[in-house]
Amino acid sequence: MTNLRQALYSGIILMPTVFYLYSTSLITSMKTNSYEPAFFAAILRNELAWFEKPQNIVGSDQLHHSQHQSQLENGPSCLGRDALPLYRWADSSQVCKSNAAYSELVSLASESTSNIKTVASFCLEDHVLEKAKVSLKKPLAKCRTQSIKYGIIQGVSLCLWNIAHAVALWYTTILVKRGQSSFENGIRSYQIFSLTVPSITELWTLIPTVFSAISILTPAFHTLDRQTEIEPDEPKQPPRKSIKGDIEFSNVSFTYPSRPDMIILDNFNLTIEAGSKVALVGPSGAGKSSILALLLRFYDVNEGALLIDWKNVKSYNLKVLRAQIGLVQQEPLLFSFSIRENICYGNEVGEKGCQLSGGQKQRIAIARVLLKKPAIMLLDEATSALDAESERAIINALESLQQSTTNITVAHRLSTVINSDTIFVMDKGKVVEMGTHANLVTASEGVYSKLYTHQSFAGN
Ligand SMILES: Nc1ncnc2c1ncn2[C@@H]1O[C@H](COP(=O)(O)OP(=O)(O)OP(=O)(O)O)[C@@H](O)[C@H]1O
Repeated sequence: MTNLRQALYSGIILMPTVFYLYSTSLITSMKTNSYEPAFFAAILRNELAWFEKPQNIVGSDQLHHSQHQSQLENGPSCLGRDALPLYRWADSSQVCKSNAAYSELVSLASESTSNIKTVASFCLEDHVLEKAKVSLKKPLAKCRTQSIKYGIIQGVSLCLWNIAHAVALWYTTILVKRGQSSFENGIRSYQIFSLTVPSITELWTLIPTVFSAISILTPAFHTLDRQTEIEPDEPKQPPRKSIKGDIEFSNVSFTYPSRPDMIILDNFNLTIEAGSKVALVGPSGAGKSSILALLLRFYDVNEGALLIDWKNVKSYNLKVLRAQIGLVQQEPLLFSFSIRENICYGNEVGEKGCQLSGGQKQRIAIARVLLKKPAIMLLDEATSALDAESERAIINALESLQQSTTNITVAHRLSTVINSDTIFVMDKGKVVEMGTHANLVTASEGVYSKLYTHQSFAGN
């Protein structure tokens, strides 16, 4: 009879304890779920508010004001920093949601913060928030139900846990009274029970966190484990070996790995002599920038060969090759340091420079590449943000400074390229015309001459 009673008491103590442990872990994961949508909404609303209510900038704190002002003026680049929690949230949201609503929210949030100037200029703040609200509806409703459910569970479990305490203490006193246990042992057992269970509970609550961490880290490890097909340090080569700058595309076919069905270059041939100044012109999507990407070996050709100094690019050590190629793009990325520091950074790239105009950034980017003294200079719409006079001055300077450099200029504005030794006119991944400006404009039915006439007409 005593054994039966002991078993009954043990059950009364153990069952609420197990229930307490179980409900605590459920409540922890529920809390993570319900905070995230609300957190997301708050951040998104905050990001959009900067643009919606510039009059909110108050106070005499100069630094504070200038930060706000710079954010208002420069949008995405500055917001890149301030929107960080949003992206962190986006990462952590991978944890527990296979839910489509979450991925919809993440892309909406990323797009609207990185394109915040566009959102603001079209007065789309309310529209974005409305979209976010609609996407949030499902997860929020789910969380609300969960909150109520787990609130009840938590209340019951805490109540039972306290009952278990009371029963354990009461039963201890009975055992001591009956002489079935000494006072010391009774207190010891009760202490062990009341101290170890909360400790186990603490550990238990870590389990959802551990699972979250695993879910976050798994895709990160997948990314880290990806193997590049282009090995940057192979083959080993003395780092200072310089190249002359002869270039040949021989029967090259190329598709981007992400769009293997779309042929960008098909049996493409092009020869550029070392030290010559050539230009690639033609309609959008003709493949001009893709050619520059292949020269820098951002991608490898699918068929044919790309030769530099009559050697396949694949035979060069990638770092050595890239060290001798200078690239200036249409929208250069700079650091938010001084102009001097930006230029001295040589071949490094940052994300700031947001206090400068597009033309100023381009000039710094050109100076930065010139310091590199490249054997091949790639200018991809590099002077598009400059006025005609500054552009001419820079092109003249480039031509006089870089006598021995192979220059490849991609430009839509034909005035940029009229002095080129050879102009290659591209269309749909092929060279359709080539020659000097003087030759090409005389072919009245030619693509180049039509483009030139159109631009001259538009300029008048
Ligand atoms: N990373 C990429 N992944 C998939 N397709 C791409 C990628 N970059 C460009 N393309 C596609 O390749 C084609 C050629 O693009 P490319 O940028 O080389 O043309 P472009 O002549 O330089 O055009 P633009 O003058 O407008 O800059 C386009 O149809 C474009 O959509």
